[in-house]
This record gives sequence, structure tokens and C-alpha cells, in this order.
Amino acid sequence: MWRRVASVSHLFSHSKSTKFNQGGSTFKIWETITSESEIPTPSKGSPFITFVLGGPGSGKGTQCAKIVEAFGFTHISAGDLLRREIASGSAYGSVILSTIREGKIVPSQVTVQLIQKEMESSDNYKFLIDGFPRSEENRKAFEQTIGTEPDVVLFFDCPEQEMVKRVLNRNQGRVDDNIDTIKKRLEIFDELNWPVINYYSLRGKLNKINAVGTVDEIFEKVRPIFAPLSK
Ligand SMILES: Nc1ncnc2c1ncn2[C@@H]1O[C@H](COP(=O)(O)OP(=O)(O)O)[C@@H](O)[C@H]1O
Ligand SMILES: Nc1ccn([C@@H]2O[C@H](COP(=O)(O)OP(=O)(O)O)[C@@H](O)[C@H]2O)c(=O)n1
Ligand SMILES: [Mg+2]
Repeated sequence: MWRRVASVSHLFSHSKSTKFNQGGSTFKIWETITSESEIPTPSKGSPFITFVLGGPGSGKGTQCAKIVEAFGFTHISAGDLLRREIASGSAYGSVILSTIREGKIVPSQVTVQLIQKEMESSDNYKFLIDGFPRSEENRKAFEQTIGTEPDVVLFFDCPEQEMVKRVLNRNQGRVDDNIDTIKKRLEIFDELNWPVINYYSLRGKLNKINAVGTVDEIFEKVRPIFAPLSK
């Protein structure tokens, strides 16, 4: 079984940064320039982990499907794992359901355990972890339990209006895809996810992608990040 103790540090070089304001603080986000020499060579002895961040409806799941197809990753959606847990009638089911209904974040212990189980039962070593970490608590719990940091962090940057429109049109019968819960999810995203985005930006790991455009246009911005990896 893979298990990595030391983390891979800086994988990408950065040439351009953008400043923005959030909650009265100024943050700096790096626009990433990737090149083949900067991607570590993944090996079957250790996992290659990509965290996929972005607000609700920013297109995380859609782009993950494209990355899986092109680069042979295993897609682990934290939201899907939690929904599966509800459907399975697990002891945590009712707490998870009410948390999702309220647009809040499920305790990290639950989510990390589900992610860990998926990773450990997979034959693959390339993982896309979608919708996680959504808070600093999520991030720290993963680091402590799995004992490693992500190799790559993607952040799909999408205007709120566009995210609301997409979620309301999603039609997957989700209990949280209604206007009241979306408002709550966007508030929680602003409050809890930005510190995570800022953390990875400061560590030089963040790949910010403008998520406005067609699915294929956005994937053409994602592709170069993984191009050095074979399928
Ligand atoms: N680039 C895009 N333009 C328009 N609609 C999109 C785009 N990407 C995804 N969608 C649609 O928006 C909705 C939300 O996408 P999804 O991938 O589920 O986002 P997330 O996982 O970030 O919530 C889905 O119905 C999806 O088909
Ligand atoms: N790391 C996570 C991921 C999702 N969730 C919960 O699951 C809900 C749906 O997550 P999701 O990733 O499927 O949602 P989208 O961003 O894809 O729309 C979130 O709004 C949270 O309530 C969580 O608590 N912790
Ligand atoms: Mg999703």
C-alpha cells in the first residue's frame, strides 16, 4: 500500500500574481505557469494527489471527469461520498443530511475517513479529490490522517451569479440545489474556503483557473497542468 511521509514541496514555478480583496484582507493569487520539468514523476509507491477547489457550481465535477478521461486519475468527490453515506443508511447519515441541507461542512473526521477508505481500496495512485478541503479544519485533518500534502491544487474561479445559475439548472435532484441553500453554501465558501485557497497560494501550489467559458475551453486551461503525466 502507498503511504508517503514527506511531502513534495514546490512543484510549479510562478511568474505572475494577482491581488484581490476578501473580507477586508488582501490576498495574492498566483497564475501558474507549468512546465514538464516542474511536475514530479509520480510513482506507484506513493499517491499523486490533486485537490480540486471551487465554489458550488464552479464546474469541479465536470472538469474532474475530463481529467479522469485524459490522464487516468481516480475521481473522489467528497460530496458524492457523503451522499453515498446517507443513502447507505449509515449511523452518520442523518447528521450528514441535515448538514448538507443547511449548506454547512460535515465534521472532517467523517469526510477524511471516507476519502481514506476510497484511496486505500483503489489500485490507482493518481487521485483527484474534488470538493475537499473546504475548510482549514478539513485541510489539517487530511494532513494528519493521510500524512501528506497535495501535489497539485486546482481552483476553479467562477463569479457567484454564474455559479447560482449553474446550480439551479443542475437537475440532479440534490437537496441542496435550491436558492436558499445555495446562498448559505456561498456564504460558507466565502468564510471557510478562502483561507484554504490562500494557504495553498502562499505555498505556491495554487493553480487558479478562470471557470467561465465552455467546458472544453476550460479543460484546455487544465490540460497543460497535467500534460507531463502519462495516462
Ligand atoms: N463551463 C460550463 N459552462 C456551463 N455549465 C457548466 C460548465 N461546467 C459545468 N457546467 C454545468 O454546471 C453545473 C455544475 O457543474 P458541476 O461540475 O456539478 O460543478 P461543481 O462540482 O463545482 O458543483 C452542472 O449542471 C454542469 O453540467
Ligand atoms: N469536504 C466537504 C465536501 C462536501 N461537503 C458537504 O456536501 C455538500 C455538497 O458538496 P459537493 O462538493 O457535492 O457540492 P458542489 O460544490 O459540487 O456543488 C457541501 O455543500 C457540504 O454540505 C462537506 O461537508 N465537506
Ligand atoms: Mg461537484
